[in-house]
Amino acid sequence: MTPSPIIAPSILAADFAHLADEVRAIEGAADWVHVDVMDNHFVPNLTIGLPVVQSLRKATSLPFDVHLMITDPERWAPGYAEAGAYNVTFHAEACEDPVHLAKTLRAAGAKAGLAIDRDTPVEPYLELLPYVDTVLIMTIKAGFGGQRFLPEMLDKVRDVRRRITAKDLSVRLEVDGGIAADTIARAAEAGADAFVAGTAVYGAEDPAEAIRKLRSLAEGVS
Ligand SMILES: O=C(CO)[C@H](O)[C@H](O)COP(=O)(O)O
Ligand SMILES: [Fe+2]
Repeated sequence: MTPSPIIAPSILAADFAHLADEVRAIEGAADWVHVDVMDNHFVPNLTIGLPVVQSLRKATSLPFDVHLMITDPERWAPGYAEAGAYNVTFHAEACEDPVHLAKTLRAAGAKAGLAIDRDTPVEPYLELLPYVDTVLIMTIKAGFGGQRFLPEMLDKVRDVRRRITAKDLSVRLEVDGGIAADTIARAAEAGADAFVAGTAVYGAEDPAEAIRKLRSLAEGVS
């Protein structure tokens, strides 16, 4: 039995000139706000960093789910925890000692998340699950919003769910990339219980209504 779904709209698809308003538009409907931090090094794209997160933190009470697509997360991730992020996720591919960084993030008051990109197998990381709070499985190649959902990534979701269940862990299993009305149920069926949606929420005429729809589709599976 998986916990009730978390819907985390990504502000990557929002209007960056009006971020505070865009986040307020989903208050009451969303569970978390997903914040994609990209450094044009780990991924070939550049978005926002710590000063924006610090300012935005004052604009809303929604929990921040920070997704760091950056090299050297050991250097930068603790700052996001200190800025009040609820969950800070770093990439397995970018981190030499994920257990150590997860401990640092927890000591700084945040949940710790481990992200697995499209081309990375999940198997070597299954033994780390007891040390993290969130596992984020990319259902696209990290770097850009608006890409097509890759159903073949769901095998990784199933593998992680199986391990969470077998070890009775309280780890959130998040999917990120191409999550929309026509894909969310498949991800939920595979065992995901947290869903990032950028284009499907901020590309909709009514973002709050789009979130409600996504939630009911995910709930319909559990
Ligand atoms: O991490 C990401 C990209 O690397 C984003 O969170 C993701 O792309 C969400 O956007 P969309 O729902 O449009 O795919
Ligand atoms: Fe993301």
